[in-house]
Order: sequence, then structure tokens, then C-alpha cells
Amino acid sequence: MISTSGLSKTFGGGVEAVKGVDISVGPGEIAGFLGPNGAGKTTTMRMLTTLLRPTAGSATVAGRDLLGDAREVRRRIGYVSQSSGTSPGVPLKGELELQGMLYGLSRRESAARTREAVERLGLSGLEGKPAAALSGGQRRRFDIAFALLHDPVLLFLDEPTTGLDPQSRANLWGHIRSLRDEQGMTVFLTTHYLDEADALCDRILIIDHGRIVAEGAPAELKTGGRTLDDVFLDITGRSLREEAGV
Ligand SMILES: Nc1ncnc2c1ncn2[C@@H]1O[C@H](COP(=O)(O)OP(=O)(O)OP(=O)(O)O)[C@@H](O)[C@H]1O
Repeated sequence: MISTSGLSKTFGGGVEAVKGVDISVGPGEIAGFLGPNGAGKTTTMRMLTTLLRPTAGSATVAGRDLLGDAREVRRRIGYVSQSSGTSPGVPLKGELELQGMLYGLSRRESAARTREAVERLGLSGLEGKPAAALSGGQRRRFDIAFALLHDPVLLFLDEPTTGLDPQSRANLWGHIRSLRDEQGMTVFLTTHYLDEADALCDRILIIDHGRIVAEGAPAELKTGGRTLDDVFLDITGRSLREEAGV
């Protein structure tokens, strides 16, 4: 579902944010992208979602060439950034239905898709509320519902649980798992939380200084009784737990 080869981004001024990453994520996987601050996570995700043009390398995302067919890539993916893209004052239902129509659905189709997304993300009963009146966890679920309206096959989530209390985090994990289990959705998410990567992700990729330094299923990485933080410490000489303020 995601395959990159030598994907790189050098910003003006010579900042080499991403230095030739090779990523492979299969269909129906939840992949967790971890790394300390400034490692290149957001830059990589912005390239994979067509928001930033790579300076070198190639990639296939959701079955389409990232550089040659960016438009079709956009059609097939959903993206939830750290800052919500929805209007705070508009009721959920109206916002979702409008989003569906912007993607070319009829009013009727969009209403049906809205009902489905509301139910899937556990937002039933909140349709009439504006986003500003939602709790942190409800708001994240609404943002995900918004990103699903055009029926993508691949969902990108940038730090989906940052700032949420433990109960809301666990609740969101359940919803992300059910997207995979019930819809076969592929999910690529960034996180600072090792426990999240461990509990939620089928595959973990660790990036440091713009390079992938470790990759595998949590159990494959945690050999010899090590925790993911031990693995990260061994590879980078730093503790991700401390960097995340955990
Ligand atoms: N527009 C830009 N121009 C120049 N340098 C940039 C730009 N955006 C990011 N960088 C630099 O690229 C590197 C990678 O940044 P990036 O935001 O991808 O890291 P990150 O892993 O997402 O960090 P965080 O966890 O703090 O969000 C950093 O050194 C950053 O300062």
C-alpha cells in the first residue's frame, strides 16, 4: 500500500530532513512511524500525502505513483493532520455532508456516508453539535470521520492521540483497530508514544536524523526481553520516552 525507494527531502538552505528512506507497508496494516523531535516524521508524511514534493526518490502510494499521479493518490488517501481542518462552529452533520459533496457525492449519498462515518467513529447523538463543543477524544474521532467521507483505502494520522487522556487514547485505538479489522483499512500514523506503537501497530518504523534505523513488528524488534524504549536507546543513544515527556 506504501512503497518508497530513496525518498528524500532537502529544504532550501540545505536542511536534509529526509535522507533516502525505503518504506514498505502492506494492505490492512497499521504502521507506526516513530522518532524523536526533528527526525523527519512530518516531512515524510507530508511527502507521502502529496503535500510536499520530494527532492529525490520515488514512491507508490495506494497503488499510484506519487510523483506522476498525485491527484489519484489524493483521491485514495485520507489525512488527519495535527491541527484539525474542520470548522469549529458548524454542526458535525453539516460539515460531514458538505465534505462528501465536495468529493462529488450526491446529497443523498453524502448523507448516507455521513451516517455510516458517524456510527463507525462512535459519534451517534452528537451530529447536531459544533466541533467546538466536543471533547478532545470526540474531536479526533470527528476529524477521522471527516477524512473517511470519500472512502479512502489508506489513512494517514499525524499524532492522533497527542494530548488525550489515557481513556480517550484507548478508545481511539479501538476505533483505529476496527477500521482495519472491519474495513481492511491501511493506517500509517506518527506517534511519540511507545506504548501506543506497541499496542496498536502491526509494524513499526523508527526514523532518526532522516533515516530509517529500525523496522519490524513490535515482537520482532523487542528481542531478548527488551522494551521498545530499550531498542530505541540502543539504536539512537537517546530515550524516546524522555523526548516524548513520558
Ligand atoms: N519548511 C522547512 N524548512 C526548513 N527546514 C525544515 C522545514 N520543515 C522541517 N524542517 C527541518 O527538517 C527536519 C525534520 O523536521 P520534521 O518536522 O519532519 O521532524 P519531525 O520528526 O516531524 O519532528 P516533530 O516530532 O518535532 O514533529 C528538522 O530539522 C526541521 O527543522
